[in-house]
Amino acid sequence: MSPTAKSSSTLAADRPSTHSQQQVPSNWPEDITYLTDHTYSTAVTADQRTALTRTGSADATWTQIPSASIQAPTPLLEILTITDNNHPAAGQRGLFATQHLPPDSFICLYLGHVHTNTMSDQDPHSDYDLNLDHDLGLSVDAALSGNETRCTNDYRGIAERPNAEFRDCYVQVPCAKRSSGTKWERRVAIFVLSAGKAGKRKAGVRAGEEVLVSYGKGYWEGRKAVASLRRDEEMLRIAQLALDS
Ligand SMILES: C[S@@+](CC[C@H](N)C(=O)[O-])C[C@H]1O[C@@H](n2cnc3c(N)ncnc32)[C@H](O)[C@@H]1O
Repeated sequence: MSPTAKSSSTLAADRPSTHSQQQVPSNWPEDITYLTDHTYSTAVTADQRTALTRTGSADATWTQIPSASIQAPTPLLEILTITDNNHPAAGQRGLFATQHLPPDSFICLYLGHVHTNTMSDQDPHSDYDLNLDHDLGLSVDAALSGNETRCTNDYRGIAERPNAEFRDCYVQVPCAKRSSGTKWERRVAIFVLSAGKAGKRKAGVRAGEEVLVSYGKGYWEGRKAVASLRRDEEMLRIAQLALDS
């Protein structure tokens, strides 16, 4: 963990979307831009941006992430290269908890380039593309720029079940038009799974444990289809392994 990570905390409303001086997490891939907030494709319209926002209220039922909980890099996680040859993503990166993460707790925003789902505005082969809003036709791609969460692996072939999941939430961003000077804007973030009715997941994520989500079966079916098209035997093998596990 980087020693100055804690002091790098900034309010979301004060943050620029990218920062040339930004400290990056250890083991961050050199060819990928580290983001502290989303960037937006020029194809995303002002109406789509507005539809992602809400006015805050004390009794809001939607999840608000306080600015103080958002740190970049986050001290809750570290990116490690997987050296265990039995791990299906051996040689790649994975995301690991540096401390105990309780059930239902916020871990980190999934950041990337927000784009429309039109063919001309997306990379159909990206392994890092996540749906932001299906109805608005917006997704977040972390293939070329993102944060720690782009290293989150799928649980298949690694653990019996995921220990975390993607959830919608809102963060405070600057807004000159509102008297408060801020508004709430939608993000997707990784949260620890809830403990469950029977308390089966009450341990949350233990320190040192890999944070694992479910990408969904569709992701692996898509990978399998791309692998077949490309005649990429290794990609096909990994996708099939994930689907079989
Ligand atoms: C979003 S990336 C995850 C981070 C990736 N390991 C890295 O180093 O950048 C998705 C890719 O990671 C690999 N991956 C993730 N979960 C996996 C799993 N359970 N089994 C095999 N490969 C996995 C696959 O190559 C997949 O296309």
